[in-house]
Amino acid sequence: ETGEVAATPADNGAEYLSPVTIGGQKLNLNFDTGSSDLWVFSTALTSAEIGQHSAFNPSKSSTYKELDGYSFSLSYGDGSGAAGVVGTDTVDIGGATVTRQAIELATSVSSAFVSDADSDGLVGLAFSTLNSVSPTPQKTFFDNIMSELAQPVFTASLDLDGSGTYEFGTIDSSKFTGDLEFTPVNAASGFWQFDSSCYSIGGKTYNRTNATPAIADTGTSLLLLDPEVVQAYYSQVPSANYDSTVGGYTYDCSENLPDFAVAVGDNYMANIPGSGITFSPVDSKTCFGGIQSNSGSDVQIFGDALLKHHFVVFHGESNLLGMAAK
Ligand SMILES: Cc1nn(C)c(C)c1CC(=O)Nc1ccccn1
Repeated sequence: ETGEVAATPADNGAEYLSPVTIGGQKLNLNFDTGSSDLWVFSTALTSAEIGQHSAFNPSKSSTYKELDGYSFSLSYGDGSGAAGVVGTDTVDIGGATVTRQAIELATSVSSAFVSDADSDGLVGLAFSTLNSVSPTPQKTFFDNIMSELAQPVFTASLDLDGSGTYEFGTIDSSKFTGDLEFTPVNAASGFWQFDSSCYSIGGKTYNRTNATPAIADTGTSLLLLDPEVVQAYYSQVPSANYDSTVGGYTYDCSENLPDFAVAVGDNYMANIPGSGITFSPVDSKTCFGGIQSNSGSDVQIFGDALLKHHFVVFHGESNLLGMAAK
C-alpha cells in the first residue's frame, strides 16, 4: 500500500496543508513530524471558533466510534494548544487508509488555531510515545499503517511553489538529486531527533562542542537554532538586528545574504542558499529571517525554513532520517 497527497503552502509559507478524508469528510490538515496527535476542528466547537474551518461532524460519519471517557489535551512549544474528546474512524491519506485510527475532536482550541483559517487540525507524525490521549495514549497514523506500506517510510518534499507532496510507503527517487544520506534517529525522545554539531556560513565551516540535539519538525515554520549559531549568522549581515517588536532578527530586504548549512548527523550538511533565507517581509524594506533562536531550549528545531529545500525520508522501522538535495 502507498499514499500520496499534495502539501500546499498556506499563511504565506508558515505551514503546509494536505487533504485528509476522515469518515468520508475532507479536511485540510497540517502534517506535523514534531508531535504525535491527530486532532481536528469538530462541530462541538462554537461557530465563532469554527469560522471558515471545515469541522468534523461525528454524527455524520457512519464509521465513527466514540472512545468513551477518553480525552486529549495538547500544548505546543509556541504556546498554542487544543483539547477535547477521542474516537476512532477511517482515515484516508492519498489512498493509504487506516480503518480504526484514533481521531481527537477538539472541544477547545487556542486563539492561534482559530485565527489560522487554513488549518483544520494536525496529523502528528512523531513517535506515538508523545501522544497526549488519556487514559491510554493512541498510535499515530504512520504507526498504524506502517506494516501495510510497501516500505515502512514516509517522505516530505515541501515547496513554496505548491508542487510539494507527502508520500507514504515509497521513496520517489525522481523527487531528489544526488545522494540520499541516512542518519540514525534517537527515537527515545519521541521526536525525529539527531545530533547537529557543525554549521557553515558563506562556505566557512564551524564545529561546536556544546550543540543541543536537533529535531526534524514539519509543523514548525522556522529554523530555530542555538543562540550562538544565530548570532554568528546575523553578524555576517550588516543591517541585521534583533527586533523585539516582531520577536526575531530582521534586516534590509536588499541584503545579499550568505548561504547557511547545518549538520544532520555526521555525514550530511543541509544547505539553505542565501536567496532562500528570508521567511517574510516585515514592511516595504525590512525582512524577517527564517533562521531564528530556539531561545536556549534543549532542542534545535529544523522546521519548514530548512526542510523545504530538501527531500526528507522518515524511516519508521530502522529509525533513520534521510536527507537529499532537490
Ligand atoms: C518546541 C517549540 N518551541 N518553540 C518556541 C516553538 C515555536 C516550537 C515548535 C512548535 O511549537 N511547533 C508547533 C506549534 C504548533 C503546532 C505544531 N508545532
